[in-house]
Amino acid sequence: MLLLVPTETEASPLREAGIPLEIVGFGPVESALRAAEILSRQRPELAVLAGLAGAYPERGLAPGDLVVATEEVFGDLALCFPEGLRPLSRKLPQRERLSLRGPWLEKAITILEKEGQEVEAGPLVTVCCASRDVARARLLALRHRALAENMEGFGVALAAERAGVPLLELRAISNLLEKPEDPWEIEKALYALKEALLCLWRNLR
Ligand SMILES: O=C(O)c1cccc(C(=O)CC[C@H]2O[C@@H](n3cnc4c(=O)[nH]cnc43)[C@H](O)[C@@H]2O)c1
Repeated sequence: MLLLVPTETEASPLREAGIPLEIVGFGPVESALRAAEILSRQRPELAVLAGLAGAYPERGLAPGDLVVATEEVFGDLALCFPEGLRPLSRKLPQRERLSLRGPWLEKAITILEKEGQEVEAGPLVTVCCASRDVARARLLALRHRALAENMEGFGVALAAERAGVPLLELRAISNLLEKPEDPWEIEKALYALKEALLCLWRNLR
């Protein structure tokens, strides 16, 4: 198992746990490029992308809750109108959804639940432009039936697919996207993420 995290913020609580870890960088471009390089060089049996996420409204999620991706959707790969995003022409050679379903996902959910760690599985959206407009957050959530958004998942999932490495994506909710002034609860999210990753590291091998 090779752990991929966006930045040092996520990495530092995990270093002492001894889990093999690489920093892929922040945002969809740098993380995709670095993940492609790392995964094609190391070819681990399983890569786990771990980080923070903003929870979409009406999903019943709270800061510190855990989500695993059943798929990743590139939410900004769209036409941007004042009233919201619309899909690009179907004629374009685009891929905006990647499935992350498979035996590793099932195993991880079983392990976490057995250890008493609740986890919600569902689609996650990757954005370049983080939603600070509740209407946009609602639209993305509805359009993609998604639980939460982040800024690295889609590109890392594409890099993993190309390298032939299975990817599990686990995120802890750091903020809600229900009001523009919703606070960030980074410590709470990082603690939940660390506990879940330690549990996977002990059992998912
Ligand atoms: O300062 C800001 O307004 C701000 C806006 C967007 C993202 C950040 C981060 O520090 C992101 C850190 C990290 O966590 C993921 N993340 C967490 N919450 C969200 C979100 O609401 N929308 C998108 N990404 C989010 C993301 O994957 C980053 O790596 C600060």
